[in-house]
Amino acid sequence: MITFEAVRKQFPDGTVAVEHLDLELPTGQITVFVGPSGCGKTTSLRMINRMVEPTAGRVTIDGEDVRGKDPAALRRGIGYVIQHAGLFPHKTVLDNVLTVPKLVGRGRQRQVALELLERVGLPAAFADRYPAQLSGGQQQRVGVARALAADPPVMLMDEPFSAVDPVVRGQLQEEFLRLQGELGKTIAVVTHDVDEAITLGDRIAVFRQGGHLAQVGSPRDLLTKPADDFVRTFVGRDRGYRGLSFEGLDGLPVRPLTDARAAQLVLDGDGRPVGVDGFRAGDSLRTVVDLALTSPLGIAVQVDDRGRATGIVHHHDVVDLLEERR
Ligand SMILES: Nc1ncnc2c1ncn2[C@@H]1O[C@H](COP(=O)(O)OP(=O)(O)OP(=O)(O)O)[C@@H](O)[C@H]1O
Repeated sequence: MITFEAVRKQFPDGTVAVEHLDLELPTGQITVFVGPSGCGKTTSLRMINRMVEPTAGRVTIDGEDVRGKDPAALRRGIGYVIQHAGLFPHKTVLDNVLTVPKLVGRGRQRQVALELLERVGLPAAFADRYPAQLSGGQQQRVGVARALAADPPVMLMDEPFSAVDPVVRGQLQEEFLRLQGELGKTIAVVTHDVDEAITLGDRIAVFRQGGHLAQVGSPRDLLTKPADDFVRTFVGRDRGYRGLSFEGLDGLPVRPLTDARAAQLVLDGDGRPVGVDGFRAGDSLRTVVDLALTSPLGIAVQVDDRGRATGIVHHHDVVDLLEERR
């Protein structure tokens, strides 16, 4: 667990970047720092690995004040990923990744680095290229591989996926979450993008101007119970719709396949719907809303684990359920 206890940071020019920050980053989870530009997210992140020192208060990792640790030793246990990846331009991809294992004197270095590249989705053929020969998304992958190279328990990521287009960003986020599912590291991510915060965060800390923490909670908390107008506005007007991602399907009437509206539904020989995606019992209400409202038939199709149609939901039943829950 990483904790900020009454942390304040005032720079020598008088700027107060962070004001009385109390925050816990649970072990093995992703905590996202989100907020408008200049509200102290990066400064807070950098106080974890002592790139910035607090003016007051303390930052601890597993109960130990980071100021009691040698900065170089501290940083070996903390991976750091920044926007644009921050790769060494004159080193190959492999050497970029190897920079860190060399620091910790790890054996089998080349093999480890190649495995890491593969883990982040880069084939070995990329190992001998230079950063300029990679796309932005590929560079970010190398940055993540480098940060993981020393197998640090803690990762700090500052706008890690901002420099790439939305499609690539979505892929990187998805792959990153899959990787985290295997690795279970304690991760702090800075972003100004609410969607990214909701996608990545187990916990989200919303910062406001002046380095104040406006709210901390799960994505669901922020969407359904914003603490004040600032959070409500920042999280956005479509938060009600986004919040449906966290709502289940209790009370949704599923009608049998004999229903008149199912007449136009085409099923293959195994009973799977053709040309439309189905939803499963454990899916979110948002999935069903999306399917029902975009379907030309005005229905969402429920399927079982093998993808076979088991029932349908009318779009007006979905809308009625939304009304009921308001
Ligand atoms: N070394 C410094 N000296 C003086 N002021 C600084 C310094 N570093 C940051 N600041 C100021 O502290 C405030 C917080 O900066 P910080 O970079 O932490 O914000 P941020 O929320 O990460 O913003 P962004 O999303 O734009 O990166 C800003 O007003 C910034 O100008």
